[in-house]
Amino acid sequence: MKKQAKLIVHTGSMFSGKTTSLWRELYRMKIAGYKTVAFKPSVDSRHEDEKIISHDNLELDALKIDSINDILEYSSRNEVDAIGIDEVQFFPDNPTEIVECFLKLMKSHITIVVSGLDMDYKARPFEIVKELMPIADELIKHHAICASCGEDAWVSFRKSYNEERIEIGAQGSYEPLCRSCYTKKMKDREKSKNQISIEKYKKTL
Ligand SMILES: Nc1ncnc2c1ncn2[C@@H]1O[C@H](COP(=O)(O)OP(=O)(O)O)[C@@H](O)[C@H]1O
Ligand SMILES: Cc1cn([C@H]2C[C@H](O)[C@@H](COP(=O)(O)O)O2)c(=O)[nH]c1=O
Ligand SMILES: [Zn+2]
Repeated sequence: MKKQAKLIVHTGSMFSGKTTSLWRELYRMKIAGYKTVAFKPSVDSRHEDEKIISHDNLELDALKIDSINDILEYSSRNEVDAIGIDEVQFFPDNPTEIVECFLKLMKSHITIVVSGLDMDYKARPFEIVKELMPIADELIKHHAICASCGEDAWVSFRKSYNEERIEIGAQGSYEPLCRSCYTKKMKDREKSKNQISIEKYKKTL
């Protein structure tokens, strides 16, 4: 009888080890004789097309796809036992559709290992990860080290003032922070924004 498929979710802030864990999980499955394949969203332009690369420089061959439905298409044409998906929060598909797609894959005995951010730079949950958490067979919340105080990090702080939800980047653009360092930095940022507005206003007088 075929092994029962699982949904394994690796989540947390940036630099917390999600991609490293995805890499390790697929590596172990390959040793166990599983036919594995990894996917990444086409919006993730950080590295060359056909690779997922962790902040530690671990590399995984990957297929770049526009929609989660491309995985169903792929698995209907190829034999596959386990799939890995990096940066799941970037897929444009509606979360319900993604969950349906995952359930179909699992019905076909395909194990799914997902890596994705739980929250954006404003500490707002990414909807798809919120949907996947309760239905996961295994849910692992990883923690980076807070770049300010060395405690466990909670969220990814964006260094730039860009307000778009998606901004591809790494160390230059983000740093992981614990709850209290994040709250303090956001307050300081608000103060400096207000100060800039006051200065601008004064110049118009
Ligand atoms: N502040 C930090 N805390 C923990 N790891 C960090 C930090 N900054 C850089 N790193 C590196 O990031 C690696 C994790 O990378 P990766 O698995 O790609 O994380 P994620 O996919 O969660 O962003 C760590 O093993 C470490 O080498
Ligand atoms: C917090 C946050 C992050 N991003 C981007 C930045 C990176 O390109 C990825 C996360 O990669 P990692 O493997 O988890 O380090 O997401 C974003 O677009 N918006 C955000 O709010
Ligand atoms: Zn801290």
